[in-house]
Amino acid sequence: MSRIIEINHPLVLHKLAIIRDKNTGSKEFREVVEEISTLMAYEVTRDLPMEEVDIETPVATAHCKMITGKKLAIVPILRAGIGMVDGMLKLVPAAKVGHIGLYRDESTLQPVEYFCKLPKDIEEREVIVVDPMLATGGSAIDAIHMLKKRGAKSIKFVGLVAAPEGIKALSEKHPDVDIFIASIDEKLNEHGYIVPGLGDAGDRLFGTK
Ligand SMILES: O=P(O)(O)OC[C@H]1O[C@H](OP(=O)(O)OP(=O)(O)O)[C@H](O)[C@@H]1O
Ligand SMILES: O=c1cc[nH]c(=O)[nH]1
Ligand SMILES: [Mg+2]
Repeated sequence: MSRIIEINHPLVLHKLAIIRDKNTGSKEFREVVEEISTLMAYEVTRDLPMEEVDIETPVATAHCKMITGKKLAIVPILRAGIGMVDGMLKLVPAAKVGHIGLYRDESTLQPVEYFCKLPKDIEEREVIVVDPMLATGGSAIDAIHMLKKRGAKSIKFVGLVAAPEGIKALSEKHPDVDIFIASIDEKLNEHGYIVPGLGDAGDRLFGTK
């Protein structure tokens, strides 16, 4: 079964409160989404494999651990996922970046695919799918399905705000995928928006509406 990891660190919660505020404009919204993504990357990379190495300090030999060089790929779900990429890359700058384009049809709430470009060796990479919002879960479920169809084997999902309905649907459809979320909110409303949520993440990031 998926592990559900809610990142309730004070720094994350504080920054999340800033982006929930309807008076926060696009510039600050983008900056703070990037900051939260860096903080979440710290938690998401906690189980990266390590190897023992001996390092010569100016004084003696230190028995150290370093990351084995496991290959990562960050895959944002367009558009809103793009807002999380740079923040993650700050901690894992060598990661490759793939893109999956999906939008949610406003009346059916079903995801519609329009783009997919992934690193060639995606099947060898640890894949981190990023999207600020997990509402019905349809977009994340579809994106992960597209990745698996193209060979990805090890996948994590990272989002900022989720509805319990989305967490349940995603973990049932992809029980092998761990879910990292800054906040699990109350519910979905009748339009499929997360309550209290933060509104439409894509529109708030890019100033469209
Ligand atoms: O869990 P779901 O019910 O599928 O909803 C979540 C999706 O909806 C939003 O994208 P949107 O369709 O607004 O596209 P955008 O990022 O281009 O604005 C959001 O960024 C997720 O991708
Ligand atoms: O609350 C929501 C739900 C889906 N997509 C968003 O951007 N916000
Ligand atoms: Mg949107």
